[in-house]
Amino acid sequence: MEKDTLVTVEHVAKKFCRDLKTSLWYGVKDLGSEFIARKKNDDIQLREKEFWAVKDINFELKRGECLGLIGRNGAGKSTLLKMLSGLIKPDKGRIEMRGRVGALIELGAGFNPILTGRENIYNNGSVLGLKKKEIDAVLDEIIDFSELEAFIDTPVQYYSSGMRVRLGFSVAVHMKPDVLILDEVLAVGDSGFKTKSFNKINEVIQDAAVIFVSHSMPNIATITNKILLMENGYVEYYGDNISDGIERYFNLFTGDEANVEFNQYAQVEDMTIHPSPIYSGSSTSSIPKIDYRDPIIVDLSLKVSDEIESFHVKLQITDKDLKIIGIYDSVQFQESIKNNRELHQLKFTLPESIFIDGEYAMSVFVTQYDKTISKSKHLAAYRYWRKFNMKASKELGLVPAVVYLPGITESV
Ligand SMILES: Nc1ncnc2c1ncn2[C@@H]1O[C@H](COP(=O)(O)OP(=O)(O)OP(=O)(O)O)[C@@H](O)[C@H]1O
Repeated sequence: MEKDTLVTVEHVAKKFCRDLKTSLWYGVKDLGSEFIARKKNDDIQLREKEFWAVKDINFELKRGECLGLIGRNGAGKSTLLKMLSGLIKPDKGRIEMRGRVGALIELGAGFNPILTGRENIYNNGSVLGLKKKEIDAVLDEIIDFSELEAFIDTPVQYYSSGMRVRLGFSVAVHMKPDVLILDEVLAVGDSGFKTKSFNKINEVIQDAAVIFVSHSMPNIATITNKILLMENGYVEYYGDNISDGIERYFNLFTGDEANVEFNQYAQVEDMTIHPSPIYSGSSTSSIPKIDYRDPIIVDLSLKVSDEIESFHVKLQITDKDLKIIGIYDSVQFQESIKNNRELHQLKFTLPESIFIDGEYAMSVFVTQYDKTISKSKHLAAYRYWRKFNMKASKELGLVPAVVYLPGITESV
């Protein structure tokens, strides 16, 4: 193993059985044969009703690197994480980890429910090999970061799931891990905590190797410098070309669209992006090309479930690396759209844009304004994915971080 390589994974595979009864029977048989003679793990074959949940995974991670582990539901990400953190044993291959491994892979995993938050911090610290003195030194920081001062002497069984994640995350990042394993942790908790955690991960990456599982491509694009894309247990892509990895992830969904989030209240039937016909005529390619002087026109057909009285639509433009660079929100320009019809046909016109040359993508969020908290909630949100190319003038300079786009919404 090279000096600063902290994680080496070679030909790792894990099989599961589709049927519980058969799985129990195989379990008993395996125990017996393990007792009599150790089978070489390369010889292991699938038996009836078994399948490879993870197959032939190879990667290496050095200090300072962050691997984004992505893939559709059921691709094998959690199984791989469980093997990396030692919760389950691979059937084939070899995993080598150097140094202290901090992991937050399951809600509340690693906590003893009858012990208090404070006692659990000491417990976890000693499992990670820290001396009492070392834990004393970071205790206040852990409590402070988790924002759980008032509850730190309450048994963890009375914590909400969000509180458990906050404590688990805070423990994992403050115990000076050499390897940090994180499963979708940022998806839980309020947005303030998410931002704080995200910044903390960025800080930890400087001195550790981080493995980060997420379905949020903007998060992946922001912090990772390597991607492992899994599909049906296999590696679909492994490398350091982040935008390529993300692109391949999106391509796993039918064509160029992906419905990924909260689709229970709204359904996008169709979305087309095109330049204004007045200026450019319609585009013949499947990826529309837009001149920077032209308005971007978006036609949207969507259905919103009856229980939603009114809604608004947010269009989010991301660049090739999935960083958000432009947002248009219909609520800034008009009242919420009344949900008084079965199919809404909406037209958005975003005037001349300030994007530089390149490929962009647009996501749609159908959003509801919640008066009780004076905030928009993505409870009716739906993400739809469409690419477009921007042809910009050479004189265009740098694009500001995120622009709030003006525009108009029409019901047609
Ligand atoms: N204990 C188990 N017994 C049998 N099958 C299992 C077991 N655990 C996971 N699987 C199966 O293994 C496959 C991989 O599951 P895994 O949870 O690793 O996917 P994932 O990529 O983490 O998915 P998600 O994004 O939904 O969390 C799935 O088909 C799943 O049903």
